[in-house]
Amino acid sequence: MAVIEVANLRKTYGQHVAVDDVSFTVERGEIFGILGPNGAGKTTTVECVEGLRSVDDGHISILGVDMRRNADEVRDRMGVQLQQSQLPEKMKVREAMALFASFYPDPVDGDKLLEELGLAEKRDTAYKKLSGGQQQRLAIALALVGNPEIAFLDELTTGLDPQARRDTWQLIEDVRARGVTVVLVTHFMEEAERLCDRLALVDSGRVVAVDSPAGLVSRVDGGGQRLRFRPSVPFDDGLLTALPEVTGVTHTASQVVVSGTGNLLQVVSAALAGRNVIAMDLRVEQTNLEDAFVALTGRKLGSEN
Ligand SMILES: Nc1ncnc2c1ncn2[C@@H]1O[C@H](COP(=O)(O)OP(=O)(O)OP(=O)(O)O)[C@@H](O)[C@H]1O
Repeated sequence: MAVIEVANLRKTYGQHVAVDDVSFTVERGEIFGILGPNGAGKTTTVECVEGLRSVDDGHISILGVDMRRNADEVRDRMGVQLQQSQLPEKMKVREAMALFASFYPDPVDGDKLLEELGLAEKRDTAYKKLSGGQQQRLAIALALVGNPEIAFLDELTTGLDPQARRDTWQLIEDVRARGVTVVLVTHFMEEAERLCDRLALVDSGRVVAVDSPAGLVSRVDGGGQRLRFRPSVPFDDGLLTALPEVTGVTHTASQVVVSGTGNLLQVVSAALAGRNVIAMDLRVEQTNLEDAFVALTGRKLGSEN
């Protein structure tokens, strides 16, 4: 069952079209990602969906409620992550939790939640004294303290070190395990690939595709692998393109890149060996979301628009 339905959403800032005809649905219990480069319109999209921004056009419903008319009817059932700088620096963790709990009719036990998020010992610590990872965990706690059915998490792991990022991913999976639907905004391909059941790829205010990570990857060359190597001697591409497993052969300055599926490594190695070509510095790469994004938009996920 869809808990969020967005149809033909449009949002402009003056002359600038930040979100242009965006449509997607989010099913109950899934982690739904909104993935795109900086400035793609991800935050604007979720803030419109959350009812925090006015909308120029389109339809948004959450849990069956028309957000452009009756947003107040569902606010209690949504948890929205506060942007980092929005908490007063001197506010203590337990004070922030009590404040946020007071907004909701049926909050969860805040102390228990802090314990689950590994923040119990920080109850009396001021916000500004928390580490980046602890601030992010508090942001998750505040988004969940109201016992929401849907949690919106925006760029939750930006600025965290790799270990803190992985810990946060585990927390998000735990949130979903409680039955909460999660909408996750991110520009990290790896994060989306690891966490999301389905995701919308967003570029320049438009949704370019909505699918599971595997579904998006399979759109690129059948979702196969790539071999990258330096040949010891030149060879004719026909040697490899004749193989049924090979879908493409390209050359960079010193490297050959072979795309394909199935037992690519074995068949290519055998074909090269048959002509006494040694594949030096051989690397096997799996097609990933970055490749899907490049294939769909013609540019890299990491680049600014
Ligand atoms: N309040 C605003 N006034 C004017 N323009 C804005 C405003 N907020 C965002 N924009 C512009 O709208 C576009 C989309 O911004 P948005 O923050 O939604 O993108 P994003 O994908 O979330 O990017 P980021 O990952 O950098 O936050 C950008 O070009 C941005 O500069």
